Amino acid sequence: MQLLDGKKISEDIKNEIAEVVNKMKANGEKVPHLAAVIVGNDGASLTYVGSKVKACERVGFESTLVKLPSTISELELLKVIEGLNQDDNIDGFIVQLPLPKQIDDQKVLMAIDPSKDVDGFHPENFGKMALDMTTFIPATPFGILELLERYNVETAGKHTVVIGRSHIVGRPMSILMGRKGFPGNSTVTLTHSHTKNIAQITTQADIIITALGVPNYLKAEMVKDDVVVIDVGITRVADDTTEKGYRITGDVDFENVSKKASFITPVPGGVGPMTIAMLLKNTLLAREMRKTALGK
Ligand SMILES: Nc1nc(=O)c2c([nH]1)NC[C@@H]1CN(c3ccc(C(=O)N[C@@H](CCC(=O)O)C(=O)O)cc3)C=[N+]21
Repeated sequence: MQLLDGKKISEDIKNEIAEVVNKMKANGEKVPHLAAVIVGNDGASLTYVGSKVKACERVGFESTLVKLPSTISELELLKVIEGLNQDDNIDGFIVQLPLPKQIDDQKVLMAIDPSKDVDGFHPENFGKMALDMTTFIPATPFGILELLERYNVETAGKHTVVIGRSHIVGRPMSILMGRKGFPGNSTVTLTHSHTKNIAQITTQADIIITALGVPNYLKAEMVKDDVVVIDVGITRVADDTTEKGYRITGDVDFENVSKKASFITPVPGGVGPMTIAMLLKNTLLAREMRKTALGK
């Protein structure tokens, strides 16, 4: 069994990005600037956004955190987004999900200028992704592709089973694994809450990507020998024995599934850190595209 070490690979990627940024600085060029909008005080969301800001500092990007109260109206949030769209200093921004219930996610994502949509959630970018055009690939799926690529995991002709059809992970992942090229050329099955007899499908899988948020969902009996397992789940489980009072658990019964797997991602230290590294990569791409478009 080989661990797909997202922590290590994400560090490699951040070092590569930092090198590019150093060259930009040496040439007197503008460095990439990422903004993150967070609405409300959800603990996990604050942790992720905090990691994103820290990662920006680490690679030499500029970053701006826009903190808004959970009571904000949809119209006010749309105004903030318009401000970021118009701000020539900002190369890319994200609006952290989930949003409070008075706000329509789709309206918000549609309001983001596609050229600044480093999350890749705008329908224009999602469409480009599905049509193999150059665009921002959502950071979590992008991170999974990067892990498969850097560990040279064979995907062509393999049966990939994706569990979960979220717009952020499962749906794009199912498209990306079936695209031409590497990593891709896979035969994909997208499963979800209405799927019948899921174990019959997962035991046929060469590659399983779980994005459910249900701790210990994928058991050893549900996989075949030498399976490749990508665990996107991250659930906080209360644990008094830890300093923070909780620990992070994935969707996979790691202890038992890892005994059968050829490659497997740990949680934490797998897909999560890759997500952040790929957001930085998208922000670098956004800066390079803006430089071409604006001439500065
Ligand atoms: N617009 C938007 N874009 C996102 O990309 C987005 C989002 N909203 N909302 C929430 C999810 C979740 N997400 C994570 C990022 C990093 C870790 C991460 O680094 N996890 C660490 C553990 C972190 C911890 O201790 O909690 C690990 O797996 O090793 C996890 C989850 C991005 N998301």
